Formats: sequence, structure tokens, C-alpha cells
Amino acid sequence: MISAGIIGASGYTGGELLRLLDNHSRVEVVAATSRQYSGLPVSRVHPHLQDTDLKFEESMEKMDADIVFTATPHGASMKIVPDLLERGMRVVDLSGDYRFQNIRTYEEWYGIKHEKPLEAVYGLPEIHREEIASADLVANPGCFPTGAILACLPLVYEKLADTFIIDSKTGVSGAGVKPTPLTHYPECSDNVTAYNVTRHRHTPEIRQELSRFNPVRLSFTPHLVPVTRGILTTAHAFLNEDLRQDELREIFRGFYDGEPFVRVVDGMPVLSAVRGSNFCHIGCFEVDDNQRAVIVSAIDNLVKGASGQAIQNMNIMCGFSEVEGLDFPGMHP
Ligand SMILES: NC(=O)C1=CN([C@@H]2O[C@H](COP(=O)(O)OP(=O)(O)OC[C@H]3O[C@@H](n4cnc5c(N)ncnc54)[C@H](OP(=O)(O)O)[C@@H]3O)[C@@H](O)[C@H]2O)C=CC1
Ligand SMILES: CC(=O)N[C@@H](CCC(=O)OP(=O)(O)O)C(=O)O
Repeated sequence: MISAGIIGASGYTGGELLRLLDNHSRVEVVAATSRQYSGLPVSRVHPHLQDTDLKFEESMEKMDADIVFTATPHGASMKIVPDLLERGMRVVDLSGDYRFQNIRTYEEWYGIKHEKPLEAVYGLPEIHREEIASADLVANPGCFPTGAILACLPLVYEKLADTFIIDSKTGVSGAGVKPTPLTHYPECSDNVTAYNVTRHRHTPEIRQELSRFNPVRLSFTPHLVPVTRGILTTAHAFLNEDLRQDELREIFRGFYDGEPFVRVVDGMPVLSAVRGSNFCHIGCFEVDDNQRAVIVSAIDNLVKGASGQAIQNMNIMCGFSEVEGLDFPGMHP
């Protein structure tokens, strides 16, 4: 049994970590922090978590755990993570603060001066499983990059395409618990909005990871759609080989063979099939007469896009079965 702490536990990804860890046989959550709700029972903020006796702590300054999840905004994590590491705790950070190899890229796209760059492993197990196992600091990927990278990776790895148009639709929980003008109910319900169409901060993150295998050019456009959870990504790639749909599907099947949380599906991926689960479904594979291939991926932004992937990373770091606590399907319909 190991002990875990969650910083930022009053937020959406913090709540999702609590929900998923409640079902994990090797982990006990010993601390869940919230500055706003310090002293209150966790169930007061997360009404679905009625069977925990945990109360929110103000911080983890005087508490220890084997592993800590920092479910805090970018800019906040960099003020918290170094102290945890110095005190000997291993950390999975859910923010963007440690995802970039080049700190100037982070500063340019996030508009924040990084106070404390540290060595970290990018926590996408499908690329970095071995380094994750021995890491003290894992930078959990962004939600859009998880779905987008998994949709494009086999084509980059096999050098079948190098230019990608990535169009993603996200549920509103991706924006966190605090409402904004874009996510206020009358603005986002019964509505669809494209945003940050050329300047979304996940663009360089997707590029960084795909370019590890072969340089890529890409355009990434996010849209907000009126669902609570899920990201559906449609990636378009112009192939440099004439491949049929069934051949492309087999390339993806071979590439992801043995991956516990990636499923190459026969039909079209849908959000409801992955909702609440740590699975990424990938499908479509249609190719038109311009050799444009269309790959569609679906994830739950709060699970494979955040807290589920963070637990998958913890499982790898601790030598547990990678699927422990995560081995259940989505909630269709
Ligand atoms: N939502 C999603 O789908 C995804 C989110 N992420 C990333 O995960 C992180 C958390 O996201 P999410 O849960 O959605 O965010 P939320 O805004 O829902 O929750 C973040 C929580 O962090 C706490 N917090 C805020 N600032 C600080 C601070 N300076 N020090 C300590 N605690 C702080 C707040 O709690 P309190 O005020 O009570 O202390 C807040 O509830 C972010 O970096 C986000 O970008 C990554 C992938 C997907
Ligand atoms: C709907 C919505 O606003 N989504 C967020 C993505 C949140 C996320 O996963 O990103 P980081 O962890 O990199 O912050 C956005 O577009 O900024």
C-alpha cells in the first residue's frame, strides 16, 4: 500500500482523482487539499463521493505521502512541485508547467516566466513508459494533446505523413470548475464555438511529442461543444503512400497492439463509449482520392485526458499493474 496526496482536490481533475483512487487497491489517499474548503468534508464539494471520511487540508506543507498529484493550474504547480520533490515525494503534475523540453516555448505560449524549470518525463505511457517508471516528476499531458498525439503517432512513426490538420471538440469540464464567459451555461449550451484557432497552447505540446519521431507541421483548432466530458479529435493527414482504409486500420492495430488503454475500433469513435473510462478509441481511417486520411479519436478529458492517465502513470512509477483501478469500460449511451 502506498500513500497519496492530491493538491487542488476541490477541482474537477482533483475530484476525478479521488473518485478513481477510491477504487484502487494499492493506494490510500491521505491528503486532499483545498484553500477554499479547508476543514470541510470532501463530500461537501464532490457530492458523488459520500463514502470517504477525508476532509480538505489547507496544504501539504506539513504532510507527507509517497506520491502527490498536483491538480493545480499552470503557474501554480511550479510554486508547489519543487518543495514536494525536495522533501522526497514523487509527483505527477497535471498542469502544463513541466511538459516542455524547451522552457522558452513554455514561456512564449503560456505567457508566464518559469520560476523553476526541472527535469521531468512527459507522461504519455504510449511513448515514454520506460522513463516514467523511474521518474520522480511526471508531467501529465494536456487533454487535447493526448487525443491528438494518439491519433497521429502511428502515421508519424511509420513516416506515412508529416503534415496534420487537427480539429478537436471538447466538453466544458475541460475548462475547470470556475465558470468563465465562454463556459457560462447560456453561452455554451445549445452552441458550438471555435477558440484560440491559431494560438492554442497545446499546439507546441502536440508538435514536441510527434516531432520526436519525425519533424511535423500541424494546425490545431479546438472547439467547445455542449457536453460535460469528452474530446473528439478529427485529424486529417495527406499520406505519401496510396493506402486503403483496411490497410491503414491494420497499421494502427499493429502499432497499438498490447497497449492497455488504446483501442482501434471498427466503427466511428464516439464520446459516449469512452465517457468515464481511461480508454482512447481510434477509428475511421477513410482515405479520399487526394490521399487525405481521416483519423478520429475519442477520450474522456477528465480520465485519459487527465486523472486516469495520471493514475496510469502512478501505476507505472510504482510497479503496479498498469490497469489497476482503471480497468472498466465507458458509460454508453
Ligand atoms: N479539466 C480538464 O479536463 C483538464 C485539466 N488539466 C489540468 O489540470 C489542472 C487542474 O485542472 P482542473 O481540475 O480542471 O482545474 P480546476 O480549476 O477545476 O481545479 C483546480 C484547483 O486547484 C486549486 N488551486 C488553484 N490555484 C491554486 C494555488 N495557487 N495553490 C493551490 N491550489 C490551487 C483550486 O482549489 P482551491 O481554490 O479550493 O484551493 C482549484 O479547485 C490544470 O493545470 C489543468 O490545466 C489537464 C488535463 C485536462
Ligand atoms: C474547454 C477548455 O477550456 N479546455 C482547456 C483545456 C484544458 C487542459 O487540459 O489543458 P491544460 O492541462 O494544458 O491546461 C483549454 O482549451 O484551455
